Formats: sequence, C-alpha cells, structure tokens
Amino acid sequence: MLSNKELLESGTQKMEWAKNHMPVLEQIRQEFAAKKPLKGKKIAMALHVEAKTAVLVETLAAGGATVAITGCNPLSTQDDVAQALGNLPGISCFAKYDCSTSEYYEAIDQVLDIAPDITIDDGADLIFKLHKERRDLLPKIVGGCEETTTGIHRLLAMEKEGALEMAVLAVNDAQTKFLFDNRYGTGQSAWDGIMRTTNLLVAGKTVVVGGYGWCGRGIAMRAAGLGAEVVVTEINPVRALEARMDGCRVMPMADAAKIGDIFVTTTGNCDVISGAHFPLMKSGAILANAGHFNVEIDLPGLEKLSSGVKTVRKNIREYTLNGSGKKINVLAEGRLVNLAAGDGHPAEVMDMSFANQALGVRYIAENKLKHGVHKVPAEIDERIALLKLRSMDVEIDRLSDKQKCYTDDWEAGT
Ligand SMILES: NC(=O)c1ccc[n+]([C@@H]2O[C@H](COP(=O)([O-])OP(=O)(O)OC[C@H]3O[C@@H](n4cnc5c(N)ncnc54)[C@H](O)[C@@H]3O)[C@@H](O)[C@H]2O)c1
Ligand SMILES: N[C@@H](CCSC[C@H]1O[C@@H](n2cnc3c(=O)[nH]cnc32)[C@H](O)[C@@H]1O)C(=O)O
Repeated sequence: MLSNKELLESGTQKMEWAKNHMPVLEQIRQEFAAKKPLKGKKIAMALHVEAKTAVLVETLAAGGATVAITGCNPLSTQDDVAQALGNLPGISCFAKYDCSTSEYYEAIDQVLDIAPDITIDDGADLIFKLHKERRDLLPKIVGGCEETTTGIHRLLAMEKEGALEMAVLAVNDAQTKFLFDNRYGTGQSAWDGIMRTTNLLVAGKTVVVGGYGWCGRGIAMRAAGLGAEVVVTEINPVRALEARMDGCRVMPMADAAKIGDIFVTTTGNCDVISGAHFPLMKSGAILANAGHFNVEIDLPGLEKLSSGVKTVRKNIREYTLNGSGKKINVLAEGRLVNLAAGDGHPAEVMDMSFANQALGVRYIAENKLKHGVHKVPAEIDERIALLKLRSMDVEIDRLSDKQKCYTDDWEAGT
C-alpha cells in the first residue's frame, strides 16, 4: 500500500501526463485563468475520478470556481489522483476506490454540502439526490451538465413528467462528445480494459457486442480490427441493419450466447445478458460491460445458477454453473470495464468531452437558462472541433463567396 506522499506523487504525475495530451482543455484553462469567468461559483461534481477528470477540475478552479468532487462509479476512482486533487487549493475530493453503496451516497451528500451553483454529473446521481433529498439546495442552482447517454435519457424522462427543477446541458449530445468519446473512446478503452485484465488473445475469437449505438459501433469496429468475428445483438431494427451492413452478424442474444467467446454489453439497459443465456454459453466465456452501471449483465441471476464463485485473476470472477460445471468469467463485477479495470478513455478523446464540460459550465454561468434539458450551443461544438484540428496540425478548406451563394441558392439546377 502506498503512503499518502507516494499517492500524491503518483497522482500528480498522472495528471501532468494527461494535461500534456489535452491541448483543447489547456487552451480553455489559459483563458479561464486570465478572465476568471467562474469567479465565486461553487461547482459540485460526480465524475470518474482519474487523471483526465482532474485536468477538468483544475480548469474550472483556474476559472475562479470552488470545486467539490466525488466519483460516479464505486470502482473507477484512482486513489492517487483523488489524493493529488484534494491537495490543490479550492478543490475538495471525497472519492474513494471500492467504496460501499452507503459510502458512495455519503460522498454525494458531502459534495452537495458545498451548496453548489452548478453541478456536473455522469449518470445524474447528483441531480437525483438534489430532487429527492436535498431539495433545499435546488433554488440556488443555476444549472448542471450531464456527461453520458443514459444520464440524459433519465433527465429527459424527468423533464417529460414535469419533475426536472433545474436547467441541464446535455453534454453527451454535443457532436464533439459522442462521435468521439462514445465511439473511438469506448472502442479503444473497453478493449484496453478487457485485454489488460485477461491477457488473452482477441484474434480468432467470436465477440458478441450487445447494442450497436455509438459505443457498440466503436467496440465492434475495434474487435474486427483485432481479428475477431463480430456478432451484434440489437432491439432497434435500423441499428441492427446498420450492424449487418457494417459486416457484423446479427442475431438475438439467445443465439449469440451459444457461440460467443467474449461478450461486451453497451446498451444502457438492464438484463441484456440474463438468466436464460448463461447456461447456453461455452465454458470459459468472458463477460464485460461497457454501458451503464452494473445491471446490463444480470449478476444476481448468474449467482443463482452457480454452485461457486471465485476470483481467478485481478478483476475476474469465475462462476461455476450448477449441473454442467461450465465456467463463466465476469470482468470488473459487471461495472464499466474500461474504467473499473482500466484507465478510461484516452486523454485526447476526453480533451474534447471535457472541453464541452468546461465551456458548458461557463455558458450556464453566463446565461440564465430555463428549467429543462438544453443542447450544447453549436458554436461551442464548432470551436472545440476547430481547436482540436489545430492541435493535430490539420487544416480544412473554407467556403468561397461563390460557394456560399451556390449552397444557399434554391433555384440552381442542372
Ligand atoms: N464505457 C464508457 O466509457 C461509456 C462511454 C459513453 C457512454 N457510455 C454508456 O454506454 C451506454 C450506451 O451509450 P451509447 O451512446 O452507445 O447509446 P446509444 O443510445 O447510441 O446506443 C445504445 C444501443 O443499445 C440498444 N439496446 C437497448 N437495449 C438493448 C437490448 N436489450 N439488447 C440489445 N441492444 C439494446 C439500443 O437500441 C441502442 O442502439 C449508455 O449507458 C452510456 O451512458 C459508456
Ligand atoms: N456513472 C455511470 C455512467 C456511465 S459512465 C460513461 C461516461 O464515462 C465517461 N468516461 C469514459 N472514460 C472516462 C475517463 O477516463 N475519465 C472520465 N470520464 C470518462 C464517458 O464520457 C462516458 O460518457 C457508470 O459508471 O456506470
């Protein structure tokens, strides 16, 4: 076990590395440091506490905010980064790796005790707590940002029922977020988590991807690149068709269960792999989740079917099925494999996601938004894309005046 000093050194080193690979956020940090657009603002955050998130926190603090942060998943906190973050002025960090459910929600309360003006969520835990138990804090809040797909689905459901009593910016739905983070970020980091956890080969295996959304597309694309045969399961006919035309086999999970070697769920839904599927699987099958929380694989159902469970390698639990004696391996307790058994998305991808968060927070601070779910303004998206391109030394063409007229001219024909 590392001493506090060693934790601090290791966390600081990780933050420095991440910062050096997040040029868009660095540009925003410099602007924030000069103009202090968040002066006097208190920000409560529940995000994966690791190095890239720490760079976002530093950026908000550079803008003049006081920040309190905790995790958004019991297994994704990196204690060294938590230690380094909590050591910085104007920042308190309550996150701890492998916390119990009660510790998790205690930390959510501690973060809210700051009496925030603005919240940043990944999965809307802060917002749910505010609406259910900490309603006294709601009137002070000017808005919040939500990082992920499922969080936004839930907030839209709240809005529809008239239950959402604050403004929320749907950061996930910015193009410079989901097109890159969900697709290329999850596509790479889910495999990074699976490969470093199992130390097994992907080539020649049959990989079953549950859900062909933005994350699923990325995971399937990278699985194919690693030499796997890819099978997709879907409930949406258009997405299923897209998977088929992208070259994947498509079938129901009950059929895929029989042929898969590695399963990765990424739907935001529960019971994607459930009771009926486990007995159909090959012995040795590997199950991982890269979607939401720990409900995509029905672990209580698997436990009921099992005569024994043991840890066979760090982050791998092996279930032995009653009767058949088949072995089913579950990675990272069915929680996000890329964060609970890896370091999360690459820094260059989080650079854009967190640039949206930083500029989103400033937008909330500078505009009086009505209660409800709001889009990230298109100008923010475009600015982030241009900054990212510039950081990659990529130039693009500009429309000439003639081209502008031509594209706007509805009378132009053959
Ligand atoms: N691991 C990560 O770092 C990471 C990154 C981004 C998003 N996410 C999370 O991953 C999940 C997916 O995000 P997304 O942006 O790809 O969402 P999405 O809405 O684009 O895709 C989800 C897909 O799952 C399908 N689906 C739903 N229920 C299903 C079922 N029972 N069986 C098969 N398919 C089913 C839907 O039809 C849809 O096509 C969300 O929960 C999101 O919050 C995780
Ligand atoms: N809190 C839930 C919700 C899913 S997290 C999914 C989100 O994590 C974000 N994410 C992925 N990798 C990283 C990372 O390395 N640092 C911080 N956030 C990340 C990503 O933007 C995505 O929208 C849970 O833990 O199950």
